[in-house]
Amino acid sequence: MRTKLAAGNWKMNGTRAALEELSAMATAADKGTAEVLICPPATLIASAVEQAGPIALGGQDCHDQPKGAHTGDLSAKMLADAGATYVILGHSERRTDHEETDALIRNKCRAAWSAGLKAVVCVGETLDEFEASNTLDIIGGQLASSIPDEATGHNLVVAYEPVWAIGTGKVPTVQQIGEVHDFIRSRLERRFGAGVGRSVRLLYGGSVKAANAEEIFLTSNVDGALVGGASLKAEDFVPIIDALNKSAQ
Ligand SMILES: O=C(CO)COP(=O)(O)O
Repeated sequence: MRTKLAAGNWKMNGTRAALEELSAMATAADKGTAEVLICPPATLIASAVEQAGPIALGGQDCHDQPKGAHTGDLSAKMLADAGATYVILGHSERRTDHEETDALIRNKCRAAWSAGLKAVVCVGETLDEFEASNTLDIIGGQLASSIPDEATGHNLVVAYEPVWAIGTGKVPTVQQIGEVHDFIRSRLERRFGAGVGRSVRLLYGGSVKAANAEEIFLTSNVDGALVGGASLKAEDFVPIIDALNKSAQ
């Protein structure tokens, strides 16, 4: 059985005052079997460790090199040293804002694994690609090129985030979500073998909120969610954690 994962990506939101939200989230995380992960801005990771309790912490990106002259960047080891156990890689906002390529994301993945971090690799199609029915081709290409050969069920999580669903309130139908997650599962099984392919957790991300979480969590091959806006406040994120725990029963 794959452990369910409720992951929150705070993006560029939050100062130290936001850490108060973690206490209520930690109480919810304590109640069920699902793992809870919060990826706050990197500036907050070290100070979040205390309030986080059972909640795992993650970075939102890392450099592909272990150290060096890269002003403003953070290595995977620095994130781990601050208290992170996960890092999000290849988020569509990084792919767009920083022109990150699949090859760079693959190298970042290796860097994360060298530092002992688990990688949450994001894939997803744009609206144009979705409307042209190219979703599976795009996802297949991103999976093949962004994930290194050394993937295991322990070091890799894949998040399917349609770009057009992020922060828009638009969500694919559960049939569409199921189709893409089944496709990702089959590609992982084909490439890494059934053992690894079946043990990697697959998350859906894009406008997940309490109102739609339950049906998304009952969808084929969905092991949890990567949540943006609705992970910032405990009052929004706790019902999502609860829905995931319910789906695991
Ligand atoms: O990008 C996301 C998480 O990484 C999703 O963001 P929203 O939940 O705000 O749509």
